[in-house]
Amino acid sequence: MTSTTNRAMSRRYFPNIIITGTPGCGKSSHSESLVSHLNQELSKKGQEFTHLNVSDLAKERGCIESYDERLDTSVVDEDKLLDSLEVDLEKGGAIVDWHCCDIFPERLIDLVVVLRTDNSNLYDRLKKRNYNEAKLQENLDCEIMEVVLNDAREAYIPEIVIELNSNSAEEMDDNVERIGQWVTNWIKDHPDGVTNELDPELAALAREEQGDDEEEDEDFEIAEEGAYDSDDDEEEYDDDDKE
Ligand SMILES: Nc1ncnc2c1ncn2[C@@H]1O[C@H](COP(=O)(O)OP(=O)(O)OP(=O)(O)O)[C@@H](O)[C@H]1O
Repeated sequence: MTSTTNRAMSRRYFPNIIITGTPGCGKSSHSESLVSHLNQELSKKGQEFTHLNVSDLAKERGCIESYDERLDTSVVDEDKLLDSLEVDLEKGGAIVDWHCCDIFPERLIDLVVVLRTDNSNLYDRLKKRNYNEAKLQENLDCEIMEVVLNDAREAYIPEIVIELNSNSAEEMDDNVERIGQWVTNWIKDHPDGVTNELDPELAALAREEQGDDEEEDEDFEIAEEGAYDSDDDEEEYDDDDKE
């Protein structure tokens, strides 16, 4: 069987969920609690939900490309990271924990949860981590400007992006319960799983667009040739210019 055939048959039977938000909003706490809740409730046929802490995985898998001294943070090679994480996402049941959400292909993501925290709470949490002033301010600004929420809304269809408050332990418990219920419904609604491939209609559309682009390129070449032939016009212009 060719690898193309394998890919064409690739399906996931558990959904992939991104838990995102400004650093300190509670992504790791939510992800750990959610994975343990889901695995107690739903673990079956040897498949489990897995917490993918992307910052840790980027280091473990050699995907750090540089270091930002001012913000005291590592800069990730996103292409390399994505290549590595695609394998995990194709299995399904990934709870992806990262402050960036827009690098993952839509075809592999079923739900994006953006956690939101009031600035006074966030300030206290980040202060406890001894963040330097630049890093602290950058993160607080990011939360006020809703940077992560806007990135999520730009990258994914609105139906799969939800915003949840993460200010207290009670809110976290409610969120985990709510996401757990969503997962149960998703599994019921998708008894045959979902494809990891691009939707066939979208794939056909993409192929059509690619064909159009190639035709346009040809037209463009022809037009360019035409332009190249019209030396006279150029000279006329030059002459006019001189006058
Ligand atoms: N809903 C919440 N209520 C109260 N405390 C919380 C809540 N969520 C997180 N915390 C606390 O805030 C701190 C930061 O949480 P956590 O590490 O989960 O955030 P994070 O978003 O994963 O951060 P980072 O992006 O830096 O990894 C922890 O001390 C955690 O216990």
